[in-house]
Amino acid sequence: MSKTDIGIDLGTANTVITLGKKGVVLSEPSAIAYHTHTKEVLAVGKRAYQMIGKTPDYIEVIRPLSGGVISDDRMTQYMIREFILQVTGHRLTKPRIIICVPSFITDVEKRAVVEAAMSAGSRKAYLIDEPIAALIGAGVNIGKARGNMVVDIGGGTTDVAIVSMNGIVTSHSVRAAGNTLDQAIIRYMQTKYKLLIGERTAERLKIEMTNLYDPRADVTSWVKGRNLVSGLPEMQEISELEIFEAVEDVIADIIEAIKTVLEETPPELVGDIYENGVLMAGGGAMLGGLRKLVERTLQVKCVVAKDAIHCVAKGTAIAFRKMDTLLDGFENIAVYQFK
Ligand SMILES: Nc1ncnc2c1ncn2[C@@H]1O[C@H](COP(=O)(O)OP(=O)(O)OP(=O)(O)O)[C@@H](O)[C@H]1O
Repeated sequence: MSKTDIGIDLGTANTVITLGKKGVVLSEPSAIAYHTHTKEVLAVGKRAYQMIGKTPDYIEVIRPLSGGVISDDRMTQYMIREFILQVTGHRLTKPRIIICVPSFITDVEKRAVVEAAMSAGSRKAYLIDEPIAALIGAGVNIGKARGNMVVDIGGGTTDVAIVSMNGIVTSHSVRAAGNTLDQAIIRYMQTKYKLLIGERTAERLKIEMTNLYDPRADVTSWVKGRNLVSGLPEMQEISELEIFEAVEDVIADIIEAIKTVLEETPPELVGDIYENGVLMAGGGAMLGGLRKLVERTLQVKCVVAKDAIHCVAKGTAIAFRKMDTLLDGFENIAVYQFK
């Protein structure tokens, strides 16, 4: 592994970068702000994210990925280049890059990711399946003939997969994830209180107020928004129980996706999952009470990965070491190579 090797978890909500043996060196929202007339980029990452919902007409903030895949090639390339520049300090490092991609993306979408990496000056780009990266990032040995299950709840998608002998055996992906939860909270506030709240407020409520296991009516928080009838600013008190009501359908879709994968998995491997438990990764894994809810609903042990939001990126860094083993022909880890 070289000190210029770069691992990238290019996510719908966040981009996380690792550099050589240093580990995670950048973790920023996948967002970009640009001038709508001149198309000039004004801010990337955290600075762009802070502008969401607060810009004048001539500035737009976009998220260049949607549902785990690139929706705006040019802006994604720009964003990756900027982030790499931030971590390396200069452009001409010609690093090797591993980027992780959701297990369901098409070859065309893979190519778009690789082109984004190449445009950042990479000398070789490799892609690794996200579930594989999440498991190795959490320190799981996936080389054995043994079933390992991972549920990666990101911003755009929830990816559920069973991995054995370094490869994906069964997988399923749904759009029910962090952003859908935020949108569900926005809709709930509109319907119940005629209160319009912004995306960032909804995300804060989700992070601070979600309790999926034993939500209470007497645990509350105040929310600011605009009353849709009067058009005036308003404060509203909202309880854990109400947040639970707002998000329960989305959570049901996530649990259904886990169930689907368990149903489609060969029985020997399912047996391993009941013994090993399910690893939960991604920012959504930290949703209050989710782990206990999954355990109660599916009667299977669950573990939330340490540093769940960086787990996939850490896996890409570890994959550089595994890749050398791959080249020796000892392992068959699912890394695709592009020159
Ligand atoms: N403590 C928390 N509790 C609940 N949700 C959280 C928490 N912290 C972050 N999140 C949510 O996690 C999501 C981002 O997770 P992550 O960075 O793993 O996604 P991503 O990799 O960008 O997305 P994807 O994998 O879908 O492309 C956001 O929706 C964010 O609101």
